[in-house]
Order: sequence, then C-alpha cells, then structure tokens
Amino acid sequence: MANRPVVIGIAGGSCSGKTSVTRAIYEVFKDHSVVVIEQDYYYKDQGHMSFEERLQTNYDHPLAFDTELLIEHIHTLIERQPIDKPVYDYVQHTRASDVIHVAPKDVIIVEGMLVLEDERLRDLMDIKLFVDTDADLRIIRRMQRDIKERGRTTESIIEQYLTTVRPMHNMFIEPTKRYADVIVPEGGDNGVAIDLMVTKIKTILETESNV
Ligand SMILES: Nc1ncnc2c1ncn2[C@@H]1O[C@H](COP(=O)(O)OP(=O)(O)O)[C@@H](O)[C@H]1O
Ligand SMILES: O=c1ccn([C@@H]2O[C@H](COP(=O)(O)O)[C@@H](O)[C@H]2O)c(=O)[nH]1
Repeated sequence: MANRPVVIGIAGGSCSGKTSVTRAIYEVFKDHSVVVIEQDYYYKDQGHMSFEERLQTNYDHPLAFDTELLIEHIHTLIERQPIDKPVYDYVQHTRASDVIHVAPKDVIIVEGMLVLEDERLRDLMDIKLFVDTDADLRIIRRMQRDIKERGRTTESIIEQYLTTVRPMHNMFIEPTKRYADVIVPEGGDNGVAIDLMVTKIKTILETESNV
C-alpha cells in the first residue's frame, strides 16, 4: 500500500461528464481503496437564508463554496484520518443535516467544476484532469438532468444558464484547463482516457517511493 494517498482532481464545466469519469475510475478501484470527494457537497451552508434568497445565489462562483473545509478534509484524508463529509441538497439549495462518515483510502478523487481554480487545491493533487465537452451538449444534458433530478423548470434553467452558469464558466472554469495534466474530451465515453488514468493511478500506487 502506498504511504501517501494518490489525489486526483477532476474538473470541467457543468454536465461535462465529471461524475461519469469519476464513476468509471471508481468502478476499477472500489474493491481496492478509493474515496470520492464532490466539491458540490462543499457549497456553503445556506440554512439561515430563505428559499427565495437562496435562489439568488451565484452557484457557479468560487465564493459559493466552503473551500477551507474542502481543503481541510483533503488534508485529513491524506493524513489517513476519517472525515464527516457534508451532504448537499440541490432542491433546497443548502446543506443537508446529515453527513457521510468517510474512511481514508489509497485513492482520493476530488471532483467538481472549480477544483482546479484554487492553487491550494491544485497543490494537493498528483493528477489533474479537465473534462472538456462542448457547451451545447452541456446545456442539453443540464436541461434533462435538472428537470428530472433537481426540481427545475425549463425557464429557470435557461435564466440561470444565461445569468451565471455561462459567464462563470468562461470566467473561472475554462481558464483552469491550463492547469490540467490531461484534457478529456467527451467525459465518460472516453474509454481510452479512462484506461490511461487507471494505468497511471496503478503505477503511482505501486511505486515504493510514493511518500
Ligand atoms: N456521453 C453522454 N451522453 C449523454 N448524456 C450524458 C453523457 N455523459 C453524461 N451524460 C448525462 O449528463 C448529465 C451530467 O453528467 P455528469 O457525468 O453528471 O456530469 P457533471 O458531473 O460534469 O455535471 C447526467 O444526467 C448524465 O447522465
Ligand atoms: O444549490 C445549487 C447548487 C448548485 N447548482 C448548480 O449545479 C451546478 C454544478 O453541478 P454539476 O454537477 O457540476 O453540473 C452548477 O452549475 C450550479 O449552477 C444549483 O443550481 N443550485
């Protein structure tokens, strides 16, 4: 077993396929040892705000996240200590009351739109991925997903996309592509990129000098 866990960052725009790539890697290592930390679960708690106020939040800006807590939790997992991961409720737009107890593992996947935006997060990562999918495909997927899974209407999705999702993507997410070691076109369908990642992770895990 490696001394220091391998930390993998998986960034990319909303609905680019980050979760699909994460799941594909998770499936390979799940019996071995992998933990997934979703940046979305670290949205700031908005329990003190009314539902109407929460609708005004810009969820695509870096300041929407409790990045201090996210960094603290990754440090804790790297030190092979457990964490209580927050849970986020996309329908209520705030943190849920329960937490998930997460044990430390050999592979830590940190997945989220803006995980390459903060230098402190980047510095913790051994491998940085950017999932790159065209904006037209992403908005179609978002339309389908948010109506089905996140309690949204077509009008609210279009309004949010034009006012925050698109401009924040261009301002904060797209520029982080330059920090990626690997750019993955088409996300979860890219079997070659996923195989390469799996091979690389195995190599790091098997390397004795990984301290
Ligand atoms: N290659 C694909 N073709 C069609 N739909 C996809 C594809 N990849 C992902 N999706 C769908 O798009 C939505 C977002 O995918 P997901 O992997 O969760 O992206 P992200 O985590 O980047 O938001 C999901 O509903 C998923 O089922
Ligand atoms: O309360 C919330 C929290 C987030 N969002 C939107 O979610 C996406 C990020 O999720 P992905 O799985 O990466 O698509 C982000 O674009 C936020 O706008 C939200 O609408 N409400």
